[in-house]
Amino acid sequence: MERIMDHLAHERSKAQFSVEEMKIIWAGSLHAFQVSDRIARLVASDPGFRKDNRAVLSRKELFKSALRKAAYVWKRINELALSEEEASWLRFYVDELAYAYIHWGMFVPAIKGSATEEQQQKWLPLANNMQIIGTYAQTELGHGSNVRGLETTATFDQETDEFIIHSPTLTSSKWWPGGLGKVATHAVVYARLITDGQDYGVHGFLVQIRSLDDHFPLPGVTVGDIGMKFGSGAFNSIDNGFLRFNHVRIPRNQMLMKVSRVTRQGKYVESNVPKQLLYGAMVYVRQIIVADASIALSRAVCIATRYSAVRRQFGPPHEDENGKGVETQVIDYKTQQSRLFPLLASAYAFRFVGEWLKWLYTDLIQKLEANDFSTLPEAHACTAGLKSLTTSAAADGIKECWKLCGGHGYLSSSGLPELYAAFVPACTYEGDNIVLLLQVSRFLMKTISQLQTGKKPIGTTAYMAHVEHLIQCRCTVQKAEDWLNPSVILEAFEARAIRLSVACAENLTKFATPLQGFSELSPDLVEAAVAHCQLIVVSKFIEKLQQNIEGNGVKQQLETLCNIYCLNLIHKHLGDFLSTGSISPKQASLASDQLRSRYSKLRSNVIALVDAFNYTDHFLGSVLGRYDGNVYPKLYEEAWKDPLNDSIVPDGYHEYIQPLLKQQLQNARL
Ligand SMILES: CC/C=C\C/C=C\C/C=C\C/C=C\C=C\C(=O)SCCNC(=O)CCNC(=O)[C@H](O)C(C)(C)COP(=O)(O)OP(=O)(O)OC[C@H]1O[C@@H](n2cnc3c(N)ncnc32)[C@H](O)[C@@H]1OP(=O)(O)O
Ligand SMILES: Cc1cc2nc3c(=O)[nH]c(=O)nc-3n(C[C@H](O)[C@H](O)[C@H](O)COP(=O)(O)OP(=O)(O)OC[C@H]3O[C@@H](n4cnc5c(N)ncnc54)[C@H](O)[C@@H]3O)c2cc1C
Repeated sequence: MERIMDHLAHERSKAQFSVEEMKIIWAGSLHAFQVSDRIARLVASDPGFRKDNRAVLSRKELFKSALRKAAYVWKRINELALSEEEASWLRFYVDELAYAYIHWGMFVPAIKGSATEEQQQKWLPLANNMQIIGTYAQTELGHGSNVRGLETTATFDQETDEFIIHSPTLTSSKWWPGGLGKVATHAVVYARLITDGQDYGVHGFLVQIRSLDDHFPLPGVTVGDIGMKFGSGAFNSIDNGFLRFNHVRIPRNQMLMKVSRVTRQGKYVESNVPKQLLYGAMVYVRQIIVADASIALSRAVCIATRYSAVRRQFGPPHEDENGKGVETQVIDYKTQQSRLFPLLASAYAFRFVGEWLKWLYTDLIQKLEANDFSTLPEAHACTAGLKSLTTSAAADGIKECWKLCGGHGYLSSSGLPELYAAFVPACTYEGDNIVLLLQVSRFLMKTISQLQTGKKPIGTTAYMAHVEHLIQCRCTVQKAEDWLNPSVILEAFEARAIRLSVACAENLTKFATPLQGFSELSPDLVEAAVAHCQLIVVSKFIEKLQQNIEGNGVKQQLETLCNIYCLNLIHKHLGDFLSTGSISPKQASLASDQLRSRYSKLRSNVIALVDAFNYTDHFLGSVLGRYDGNVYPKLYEEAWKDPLNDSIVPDGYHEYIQPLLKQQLQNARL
């Protein structure tokens, strides 16, 4: 037991940088670090937030436990008079999916984004005080991705000054909204607006669905839970629901009217803001999900890294720091490093791009408030593309981390199966990842076509202004060290991205219609979008390194992580880089040499780099990822806690095992 604890202490002593300073870089600022650290400890020390029994709870118990915790969170927020920032950290560290995620994450933002000032004044205080609980009811049984295809109708009745909300078909049933099945009292419902016999497409409406007195569904409302989802624990603590309307009436002023409105006379009036603002809540949440991806991936990486330093298999016996013969730590296998270290680098890369995306979103909101809509298309493309890129990589990365932990990774007590099950739907919700990449490629094709008209590309597409240079340039790498030059890396990624996009744009002209071309070339368009999004992540990591980074050795570690992130992408997408001529086969081989050397450089720092995430054992929820590395005794202890071990002879022995054994005995006697 002692020896395992020694392993991590020894690992920590090898770090070549200040972990405390890195914690601040990871958190984003000293203030963010201090607040999140304080709230993380508060949650970890409160038995009311215990979560280690989640995997063995039945669906009903799990759901009730999530309700209890959500109510307790609200109680603590009020008792401690927490600020909005502290409250959101508290919800985050409690780490239990419940209706509150959708209420705060989507219902409230949808009202803020799509309701008029007057409507906000009426509804936000109720929502902010949790006097009403809301959900975001967009997706239907028949349509999720194709929002324009939604079927629920909201027909204006001029006589009564009301909208009639109706589900005309089975496929128009709302399906999936979180918190809807059993909890929400209200919903922002997306429905086709019909007035004067004309269909004006999908708009948002605020609809009460349950009584505030007895919680029964209101007349005309049919609502329930859609059933168990993948994995134990995970998303089963939340009531994703279905919802059907049978001519439910709501007052006209419950249409969210910032983007357009219907007058008392039933006239449809558009405002001066773009209709895409109706989708504003999705832009907001996608930006949050990018930050979420770095957190989910970093949790898994923290577990796999600590465990890989504790776990020993094979190898010529080494002498440990006490002079005793020991086997090889699995983290010292080059294959383990080549699977794990790029994930560690990705966690940092996603953290920084998430930070930048948050800035982009804040900037967008300020511009929108000043009636400047010019950056909306780019913000949509960036949030959609980065949501797709980071969630796909994080979901794959979590799965890889579980395999990196061998058999023990498959145990619930490793924390990895539940983390995977809880995170993998992020590849689907808030937009299927492929559908979102196709949005990015549409934006890229538009940007390329505008180059010919002399329009200067801005922001993340600014590199496209140098199209002629990037199409012709040759990578200058001659030796492995040249790959450490950020401008060399950047140019290789820019060349690959623009060459893939330009090839798509040229190929599109060969089809009879753009629609046909888009459909036929969609796999290529997706690759071009991925290349563009990876370039954004790479460039934001490089920009981060150009900032004033304080702390002993911190910048050097980040440089190594950035090198690993970029060189590993080159290695994984070599086909793209070679086929576009962005680098040569010889340069590819030098990139691999440099990547190997970066792994060796990082090795002694990896435990400290995951410590810098500052995750408590409570939040990690993993026996394998414990801070003290005391894995084996705790695994044994956890095994004893399984309900099957409550009795020595299992339930069912007398009915099913004993008769069998006895029968065999009789047969043998015969
Ligand atoms: C609560 C969360 C907090 C933290 C997360 C933590 C835990 C998570 C817990 C639970 C999960 C939470 C909630 C999940 C919620 C949901 O899933 S809600 C449902 C989300 N649904 C989608 O994302 C649907 C995806 N589909 C679409 O976005 C669109 O319909 C489409 C694919 C864009 C449609 O394409 P279409 O070709 O039909 O385009 P149009 O509708 O005609 O659009 C025209 C132009 O508008 C541009 N556009 C599209 N979307 C946006 C946008 N959001 N913002 C700005 N602009 C947009 C589009 O590009 C077109 O532009 P053009 O090319 O210039 O014409
Ligand atoms: C856990 C979870 C929580 C959710 N919470 C909510 C919520 O709170 N509120 C809400 O309204 N919704 C919610 N959703 C629904 C979610 O937003 C949708 O499931 C998502 O947008 C994907 O839509 P879909 O299910 O229609 O997938 P589909 O579009 O049917 O996707 C099926 C397949 O078709 C492919 N595909 C679809 N269109 C195209 C295309 N044009 N080109 C190429 N390929 C295509 C996709 O890539 C995918 O492989 C949730 C979903 C999940 C899983």
